[in-house]
Amino acid sequence: MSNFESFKIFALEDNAVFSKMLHYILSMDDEHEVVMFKEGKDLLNALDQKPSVITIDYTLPDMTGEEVIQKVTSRLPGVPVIVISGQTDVKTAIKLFKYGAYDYITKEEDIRERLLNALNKIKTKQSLEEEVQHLREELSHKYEFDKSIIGNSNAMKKVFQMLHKTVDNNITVSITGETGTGKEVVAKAIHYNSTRAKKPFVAVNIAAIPTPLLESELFGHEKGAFTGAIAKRVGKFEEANGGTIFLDEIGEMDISLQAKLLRVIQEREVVRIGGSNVIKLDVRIITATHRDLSKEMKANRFREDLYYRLLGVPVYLPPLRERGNDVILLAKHLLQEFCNSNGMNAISLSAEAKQLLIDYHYPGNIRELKAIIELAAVMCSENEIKAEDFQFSGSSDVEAIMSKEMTLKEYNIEIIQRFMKRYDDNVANVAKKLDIGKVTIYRYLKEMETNN
Ligand SMILES: Nc1ncnc2c1ncn2[C@@H]1O[C@H](COP(=O)(O)OP(=O)(O)OP(=O)(O)O)[C@@H](O)[C@H]1O
Repeated sequence: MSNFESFKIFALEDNAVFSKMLHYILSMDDEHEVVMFKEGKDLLNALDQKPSVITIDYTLPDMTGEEVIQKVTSRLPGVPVIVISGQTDVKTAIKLFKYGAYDYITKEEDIRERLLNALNKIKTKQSLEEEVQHLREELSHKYEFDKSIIGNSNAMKKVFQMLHKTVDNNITVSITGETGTGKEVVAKAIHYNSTRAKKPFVAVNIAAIPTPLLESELFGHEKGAFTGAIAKRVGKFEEANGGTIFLDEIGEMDISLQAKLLRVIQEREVVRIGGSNVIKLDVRIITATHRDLSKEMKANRFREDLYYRLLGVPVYLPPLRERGNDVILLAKHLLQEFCNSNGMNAISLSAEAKQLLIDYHYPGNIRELKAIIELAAVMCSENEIKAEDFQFSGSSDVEAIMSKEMTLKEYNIEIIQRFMKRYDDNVANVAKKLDIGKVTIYRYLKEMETNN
């Protein structure tokens, strides 16, 4: 049962008449379970019953209001204490707030209204906190590695091995892979499986933000820092403090901003544009790019010092065409998700449909597979997707290979390489599909090795 369903109020009041009135006010709401106490020690002895809120009288026979507040807040931190007092002296109120009181209400005519108001605010805050907690738990389950990242191929097993190395520490992670291979999914999974899971995950797509705005987006600015800065802005690094920042498409960052980013990472602090306050940062950085950053570095488009700072644990996400039978696992998963979210009956895939999915080469990777599956789910009849329900926008795998000009031997090597990846390095399967002997495959593989 949540706190909100049984809202237990402990009220400490030694005056018999006032105690009766207080009990009446607090019990006006059926949701409230009210327990009255005459002495401070009785209330302290009952704290293990976990009240949702405590009201105390400032002047008590056996101890002072300060003493009770201190003892309650040290044993039950987070449980709000409302002080009800005959004194209207501001100094007393300030002192009690310092000791941890949540609110201070004087025994005046409008006490009923003020007390119920304070309780309502506490209930709203507590139910919001519960909701946030619940959503966070849901998110962390949603992003459990094997639930969010579907895949069982050898290529993906290597990815999972790397991911498990990133969760118990704060090391920077650099994710590479073609578009649509799941870089953002992986970044979120790392965050929600790490000790930072309860703190923010902030994603910034560098390619989507015009260069002149990017600096203020990342580091923030003070009001009046430049023309158009009409209000203070908290930057993404500050927003992510305590959690993780995901810098997507890092390879698109302008070289001049790269220097500023390097400084922020090295100093672990940020100063908003136009400001002087130094803000300490405790942020884990995950980057992603579809580019080969080492090549960008050699071409002087990416700073060498920043490259090495950001490298951390490199995670390479293989393209979908190299994930073997994962295509079918993913297709079934995406199909089920689509049917569930649209209230449709379960849909299956015919044998020919599965073969077509395996044969296609997915230039747009999983994002493209998702679009293909969703369209087929709408087009199909009798709850089964058949080959003719698919619409592939790119050319076939064979056409893609044939578009290059190579020698026959090079074609053979390319074909064998592709089939090995597609069938998860299973030589027997590849031999069967290509209708050649296993020895021929081993011979080509050996040749590839010596050429590399
Ligand atoms: N292994 C996976 N299991 C399940 N769904 C996945 C997986 N990988 C990617 N997806 C899904 O594929 C889509 C594309 O993934 P995502 O946006 O993470 O790719 P990306 O590599 O970041 O793409 P881009 O480079 O274009 O930003 C999303 O809908 C995501 O949920």
